[in-house]
Amino acid sequence: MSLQLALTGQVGNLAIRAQGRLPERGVTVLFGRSGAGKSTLLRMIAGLHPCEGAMELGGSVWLGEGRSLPPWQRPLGMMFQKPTLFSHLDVAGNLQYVARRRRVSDEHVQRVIAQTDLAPLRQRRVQTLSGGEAQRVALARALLGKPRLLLLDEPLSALDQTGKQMLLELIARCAADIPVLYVTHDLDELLALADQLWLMEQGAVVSQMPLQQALAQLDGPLVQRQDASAVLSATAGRYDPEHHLQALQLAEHGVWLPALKPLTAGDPVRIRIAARDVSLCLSRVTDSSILNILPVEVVAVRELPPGQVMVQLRLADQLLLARISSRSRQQLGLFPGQSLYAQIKAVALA
Ligand SMILES: Nc1ncnc2c1ncn2[C@@H]1O[C@H](COP(=O)(O)OP(=O)(O)OP(=O)(O)O)[C@@H](O)[C@H]1O
Repeated sequence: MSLQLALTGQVGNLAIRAQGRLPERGVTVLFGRSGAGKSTLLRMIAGLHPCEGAMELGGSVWLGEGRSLPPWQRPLGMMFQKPTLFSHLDVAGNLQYVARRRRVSDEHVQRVIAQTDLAPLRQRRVQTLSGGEAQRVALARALLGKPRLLLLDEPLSALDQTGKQMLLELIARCAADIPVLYVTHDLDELLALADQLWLMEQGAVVSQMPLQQALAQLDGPLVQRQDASAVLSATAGRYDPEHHLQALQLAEHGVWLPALKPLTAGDPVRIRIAARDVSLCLSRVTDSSILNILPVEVVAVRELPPGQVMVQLRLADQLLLARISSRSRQQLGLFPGQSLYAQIKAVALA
């Protein structure tokens, strides 16, 4: 079931415009600078900010035909930067309160508790929860209403790395069933989570495309950044417990990355490889410390003044990026179609 919308609105001096269709499932990241209007658009979709236009989900009209469905009748779940939980209730109490209002079965409540790994925290008072745990309660609360759409507004921005990682995995699992629209200006979150990218600039959604397509545009905003990265799909392979290294299979090639515990062999893994962590070599070097050496083909080269270039490389059917100096480009004599080797330090993939 996908959300279709064509909306206009106003916040302060900023005109908000968005038109598009969310995919039926998966994470669409609404990405843009601070102040671009992302939160306002999310609130417009939720019915919490006035707007005009049309919006429907799976044939049910939320806005248009002379009516606007009130927020509480829209089958969606929301999560914000900071969870708003009832501090006088424990975790179970917070969830039961919502379950009673939503008239959902106890069986459904238990399912959501299991889904969000909250069973051990049931009796905890909410003031004693870490930021990540509190956000898990907020996610569980959003899921209790059996939403057909999740709207998440920077839900990870106040969390530490461990809290972030757990929530990212939970959100990705939710997105296997329902569409998730996720607001952030954080590139790490975009690259970790997005299937689709909606780019917002000065109040307007200016482009909508799969993440991989956005990362393949050498003149696009994601590739122009200092922290430009490629995102590749791999499969977990064997674990080397002696050196705490995890092998991943990338097409027919192996890649090592540091890991404290093994991944389940065969599981899909998304890896981010920063362009600045990739170096290029005309022949396969055998006497260096670099663990990951991959045969690649140059697709395109783009100048990044002053003095640098971005090289787009094909690795089997995926794309990798390397940011190198213009002098290195000259020394290697790079040209499209050229075969060479990309070197990536394992520790850069931590
Ligand atoms: N109630 C309001 N009255 C006037 N201006 C507002 C109001 N709420 C937000 N704005 C302004 O509207 C613009 C868009 O705000 P919004 O919160 O939607 O942006 P955002 O892209 O989500 O930003 P951030 O990433 O920083 O959260 C900002 O310039 C903000 O200051």
